[in-house]
Amino acid sequence: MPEAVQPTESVRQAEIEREQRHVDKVYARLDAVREEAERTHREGFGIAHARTPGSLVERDAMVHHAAQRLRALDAEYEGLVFGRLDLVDGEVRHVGRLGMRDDEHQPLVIDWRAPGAAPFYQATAEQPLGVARRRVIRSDGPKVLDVEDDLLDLAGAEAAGVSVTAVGDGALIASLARAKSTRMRDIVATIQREQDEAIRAPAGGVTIIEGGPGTGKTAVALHRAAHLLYRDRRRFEGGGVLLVGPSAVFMSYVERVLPSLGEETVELRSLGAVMDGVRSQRLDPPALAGIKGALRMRGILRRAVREAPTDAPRELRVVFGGQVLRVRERELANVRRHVGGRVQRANAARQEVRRALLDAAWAARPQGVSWERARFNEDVADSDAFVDFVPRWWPVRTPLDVLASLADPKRLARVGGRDLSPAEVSPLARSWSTVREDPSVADIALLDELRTMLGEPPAPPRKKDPYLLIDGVRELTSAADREFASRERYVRPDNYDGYAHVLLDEAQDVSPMQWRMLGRRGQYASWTIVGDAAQSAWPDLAEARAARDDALRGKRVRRFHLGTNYRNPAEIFEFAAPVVRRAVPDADLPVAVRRTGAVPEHREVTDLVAASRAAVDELLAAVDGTVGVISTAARRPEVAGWLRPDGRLQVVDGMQAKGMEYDAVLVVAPEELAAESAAGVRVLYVALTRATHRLITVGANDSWLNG
Ligand SMILES: Nc1ncnc2c1ncn2[C@@H]1O[C@H](COP(=O)(O)OP(=O)(O)OP(=O)(O)O)[C@@H](O)[C@H]1O
Repeated sequence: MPEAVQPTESVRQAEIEREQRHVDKVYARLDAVREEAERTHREGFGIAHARTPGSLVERDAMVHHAAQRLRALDAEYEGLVFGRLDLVDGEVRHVGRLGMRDDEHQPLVIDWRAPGAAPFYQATAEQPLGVARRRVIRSDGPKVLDVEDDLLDLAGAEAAGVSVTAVGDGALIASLARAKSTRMRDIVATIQREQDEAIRAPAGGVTIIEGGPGTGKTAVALHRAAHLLYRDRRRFEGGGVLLVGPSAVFMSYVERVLPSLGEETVELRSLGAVMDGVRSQRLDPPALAGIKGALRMRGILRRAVREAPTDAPRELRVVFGGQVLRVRERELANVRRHVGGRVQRANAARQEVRRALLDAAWAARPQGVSWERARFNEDVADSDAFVDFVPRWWPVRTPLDVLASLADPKRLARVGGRDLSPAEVSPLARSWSTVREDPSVADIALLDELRTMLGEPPAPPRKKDPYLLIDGVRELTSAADREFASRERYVRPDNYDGYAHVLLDEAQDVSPMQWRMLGRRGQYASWTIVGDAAQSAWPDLAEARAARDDALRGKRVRRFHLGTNYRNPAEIFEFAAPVVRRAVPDADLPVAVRRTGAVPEHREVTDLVAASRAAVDELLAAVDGTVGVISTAARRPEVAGWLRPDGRLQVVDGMQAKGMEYDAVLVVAPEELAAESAAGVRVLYVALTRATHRLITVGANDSWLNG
């Protein structure tokens, strides 16, 4: 970077005041725009007095748009202007969370997603892209606190009359060093070039973003969603954007960092909530999750659908022409096999079933009778015995009915066939004995697979109309109702499969069966897929990759790589990296950019309880923000009992730690995490890379550290 002159304090103050004057103008304009939106909101309600159907529709549209505008303005209030570009031709651009113009339509601030803001993220000293100086403005609400400059083109700056006095020592490092809070940090002002390229990549096809821990993959994924909506709102809002990832992490980013991704534009779901009507956050133990996620489950489920329901009648008995006709168990099994082999969706097979049963009953007629077949069909099909038999023998089943039927180990062993070893049958059957009340995250993908095999059950009764009828006019009771009703237009059908974009975080942990569930929803979509194979908890990476390729159905793939770790200080990452390198020699290891001087410490102890308590006290005293305590899933409840989790102190297991970030981390018994499953070392690596400032590990030995 070109040499900049060190500023004096008065120069810094003068620059802050200069920015304050501009920021004041922007907030004054924001107030005026807000006022305008509020007026529209009020007037929208006024239109209702006319009480014609047309006026009600117009009112809803006005109320909806005004409310949306107000929400966007309120959401982006904090740090509205965060950057400034001085171009070599003398032009000045302020960059912010939304675009705003003054009364004369001159830009006061441009949206960070607009093409004009791209140089703010992409310009470097080697390629200044016409930028003399880039400035990051740090504020608290409308008050400017500080500015940080990068001088990118000294000669250009001199030519443009820009002061060559650069204030501060670089916005990124300043931002990372400041990070001490319970919140995810806001990166919009310090997005780096490699991240920006992934954020702004074209929308079509599949964009795969890979990078090691802390490289900003989640942050980039969310900013990419915001960018897509900005560039082509109509397409992405219309079709919808589905964002899948660990919901706790997403929620904290979205609520605090990217409020403009309101829930009405983007659907945020965790893997346990992708299917409508059921949801789960409970993870199975790794071995069980491994079986439930594997592709061999498909065959098992298909056979389970074809099995007779547990309480199906064993004989069909009908009367015709004074004769009792019996279709016995074995013939019924043949009918079931025959129909099961022909129909795609079991719940839609009633016609086929009726026909096949009539054929079987006809075949059971005594020899020598000369009945008319058409008459036989009509009479038997209308008989009480037949009408009663069909829905009991071939009932409409829900995915939960079928999965719960596999809680019977004998039935499971039968449908499992060669796809399940005898040792796998009983833990699986046991886990499904409570599936109706408490399905696991892995079960959700199985239920979704069953949903497609069974077909949708008959539609439930229509939703209650949110309007009330007042004087014959559909009316609402409160402003909140009105807003709710106007939002209803954006509600998509259950298990919607027409998303315009699917964005998937922590993709390395998606099982093959989960890829199938996601693939069904994204068949017409473009995709963004974010992950790091070295952090995968999935045992068979090759099968998962093949399932991913299947879900993407040959779409064109574009790849981006992020190589800088912004979360961990170098001391922490240097401690964690060798652990994973032994298990995954080609792990994608990023470079950590920050040093704090605090070296992580492993304590070999015999009294785990006392050592954990002491370490937690130390960490709580050392940092202002959150402390995460990470152990195996089996040990987590016990560890929570030793400590007193509260807002600042969280106790999680290795899988729950995915994507999370804490100021300080204590890993309890890392040797147990490493041994917990086939992918244990990779999960331990996740645990060791969650801290922004301090890391301590306590355990019985250091086998995991020294291989
Ligand atoms: N350009 C940036 N400027 C400032 N902070 C950044 C930047 N990029 C990332 N960060 C911060 O680094 C941390 C890690 O980011 P994020 O959680 O998105 O990484 P990740 O790659 O998803 O991590 P992991 O794979 O370990 O879960 C976050 O606190 C984020 O705000």
